[in-house]
Amino acid sequence: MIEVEHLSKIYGNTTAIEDVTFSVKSGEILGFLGPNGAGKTTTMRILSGYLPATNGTAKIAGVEVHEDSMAVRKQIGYLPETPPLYPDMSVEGFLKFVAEIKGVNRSERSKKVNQALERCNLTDRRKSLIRKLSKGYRQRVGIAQAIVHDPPVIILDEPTIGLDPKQIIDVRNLIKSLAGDHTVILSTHILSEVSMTCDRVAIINQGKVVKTGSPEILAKQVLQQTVYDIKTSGASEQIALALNGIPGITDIEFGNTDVEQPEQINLRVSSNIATDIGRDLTTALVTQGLGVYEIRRNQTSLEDVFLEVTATSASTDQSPKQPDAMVETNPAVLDGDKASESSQSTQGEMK
Ligand SMILES: Nc1ncnc2c1ncn2[C@@H]1O[C@H](COP(=O)(O)OP(=O)(O)OP(=O)(O)O)[C@@H](O)[C@H]1O
Repeated sequence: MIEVEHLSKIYGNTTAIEDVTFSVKSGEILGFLGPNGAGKTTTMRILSGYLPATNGTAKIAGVEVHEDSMAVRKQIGYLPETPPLYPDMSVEGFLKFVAEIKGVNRSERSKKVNQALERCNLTDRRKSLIRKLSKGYRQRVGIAQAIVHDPPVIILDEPTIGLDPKQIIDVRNLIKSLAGDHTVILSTHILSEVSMTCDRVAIINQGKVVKTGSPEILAKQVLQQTVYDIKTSGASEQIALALNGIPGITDIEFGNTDVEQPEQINLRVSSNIATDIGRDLTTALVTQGLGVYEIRRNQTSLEDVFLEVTATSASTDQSPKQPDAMVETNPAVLDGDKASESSQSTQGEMK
């Protein structure tokens, strides 16, 4: 549905994006993830027909955006970072106006506006003036104006920026509900947003797409290592003997013993295979007569992938356009939502 090939945009001396290539299948939600200044807005604006590319092509439903940008704009709904709302219009009046501009027939307009109001949970605010709405409601109006003409493609630039946690959940659910009937691209710098909302992710850094794939597959590809934290018992030689022969183990590390539970040995086992060896580890220890008090598999999260690919692309880029960008933006990118997901219990057999 969306095909972007070798897209570049140069503003004066700044290369905002370079050789960006990706595609989005019909009905899919693609997350365009990158730190501030990575080139997300530039790509979204080119795709929406509001900015010409310097090089490369962007096609929506087979039509090259800049060959017929007016036709393409009817095929897409676009939510820019700052939605262009008219504060003195009512929600309904504004949506009718947008529907008219987008070429919705007069006879269809009320129906389409009602559908957009309903989908965005705005029906009870239809008569409210936009200037009297909260930020969350305005964002919903922004999304409603993007979908009012029922376009097959929806492009959302940082759709949850500035919203409170409850509003973020509402907007993410709304976006998820658009999948299937619509093809959606959303740009974000929030890692958890893509894993919660998107089928696929394209990671952009310093103007280049450095990785694409499903959040889970990306995690597996980039860090092909699984780490298990185990609380066991016994002498270190006995433990090493028990684990000897389990395929994939690359490292066994003994940690400090807990003062309160000196009989428990903390162990970290690394494996270079994607399959879960938690059961093998437990069985091997128990078979040797050793206790297994706890076993946890530390899963690779999207944060790990993001840090890995952006660090690699930054270190291999000989002429970084924004040398300080990652230093400044990493803490913001490392949104706390995922921290609790980075480790997950697998099996916990007790002896
Ligand atoms: N009109 C412009 N003129 C000159 N440089 C620009 C212009 N717009 C963007 N840039 C530069 O292009 C690069 C990419 O900017 P862009 O806004 O696309 O990134 P972004 O990923 O959307 O960032 P953010 O999340 O901060 O909005 C940045 O270096 C930016 O300073």
